[in-house]
Amino acid sequence: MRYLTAGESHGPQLTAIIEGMPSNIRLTAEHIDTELRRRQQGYGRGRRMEIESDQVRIVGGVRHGKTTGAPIALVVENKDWNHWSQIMGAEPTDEPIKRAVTRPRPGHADLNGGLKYKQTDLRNILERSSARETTIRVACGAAARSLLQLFGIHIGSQVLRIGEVSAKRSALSVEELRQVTEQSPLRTADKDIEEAMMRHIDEVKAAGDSVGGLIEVIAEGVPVGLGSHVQWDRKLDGKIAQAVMSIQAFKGCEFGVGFDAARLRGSKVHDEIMHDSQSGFSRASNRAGGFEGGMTTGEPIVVRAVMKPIPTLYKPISSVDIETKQPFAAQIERSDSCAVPAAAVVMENVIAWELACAFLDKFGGDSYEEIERNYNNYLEQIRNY
Ligand SMILES: Cc1cc2nc3c(=O)[nH]c(=O)nc-3n(C[C@H](O)[C@H](O)[C@H](O)COP(=O)(O)O)c2cc1C
Ligand SMILES: C=C(O[C@@H]1CC(C(=O)O)=C[C@@H](OP(=O)(O)O)[C@H]1O)C(=O)O
Repeated sequence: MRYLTAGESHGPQLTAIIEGMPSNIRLTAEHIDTELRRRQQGYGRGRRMEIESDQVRIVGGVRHGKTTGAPIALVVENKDWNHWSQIMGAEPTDEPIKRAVTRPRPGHADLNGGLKYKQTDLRNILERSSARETTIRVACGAAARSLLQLFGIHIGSQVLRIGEVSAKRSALSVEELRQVTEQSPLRTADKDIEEAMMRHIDEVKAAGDSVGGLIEVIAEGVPVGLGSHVQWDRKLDGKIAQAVMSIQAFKGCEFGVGFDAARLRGSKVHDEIMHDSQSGFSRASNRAGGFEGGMTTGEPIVVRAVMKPIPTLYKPISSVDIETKQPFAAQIERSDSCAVPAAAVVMENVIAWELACAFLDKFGGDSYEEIERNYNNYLEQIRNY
């Protein structure tokens, strides 16, 4: 399966085409909209989220709530377009560009993109580097989730840190985790720390600054053997890391004990193997976070990732105007002050996409029924191993 997206942050719409989704998978706009709504929530978001109320239009590949096997086309409209249609119009105009953006923000794609694409209006860079694009990626991830759910694969997340405030890691199941975190404005399962996290965001915002955090995503019900050890680009942990690192502002990711593996001894890092005639092979622990040799172990996948603080600051750090070449220090822009809870939903959905692709690589078929047969045969093979 693959997908491509197009569309600018303040353009008319975001668009995606998904190729390779099998037929007979139940897929509705309502299901996708649930994920879009989750992505829009969270404490610390800016005024843009008051303007948008994201809803998908499925304009290809689905009939009467089921996929047909044809490419799936998805559209999410930007409500903010109403305020930007003159500035962002696609048709040529003789009027000079009004309000060209010439002040690159440190930490955003503005300067590198302007230099690389030879753009003197940095809007031509920021419109596409903006995390508005994660809306349509979440829509694609939600479609992938429709497939995963049919095979009992479920994904949840929790926010473990906002700046200086860290939460206790909860060991709840994905279903329980989801119930608890959906009630939390920070998507944390640690109720004791929620208030402190919100206060921290308020303080940082009042100081004209921004803040990042740490997110954990868990996927349960993943069978053993997705991905492969035989070729570098078939290792599924590597593919998930790439997908996670492609989310705007994500700066690192780890599986299981992750970076702690650098200081721990082998006996505290590896997971002992057990066998039982009823349930077959299993592990005494899941320190590997669900991966060995680029393949799933059958244990839950546990991925954590770091989101850096938002680059657009109300009290900015120094930069240089690309037109005047003069330093400047004041740029007031509408912006999020913290988007970690929203990014947790993005992370869930980009991981869902990678899991669905790996699932189809292993059990591939053109229809749900064909995949189900392949999957059940494989489970039989594992039981008899
Ligand atoms: C959900 C989400 C919302 C974001 N909101 C903003 C924002 O309001 N202002 C901003 O400057 N950056 C925001 N970012 C981060 C930038 O898009 C990102 O830092 C930028 O594209 C540069 O990419 P890089 O940080 O990966 O290098 C957001 C990121 C995510 C995931
Ligand atoms: C629009 C979204 O996030 C945007 C991501 C973003 C950025 O620079 O990444 C900048 C802000 O956009 P604006 O400048 O229009 O306020 C955020 O609101 C969204 O998540 O849907």
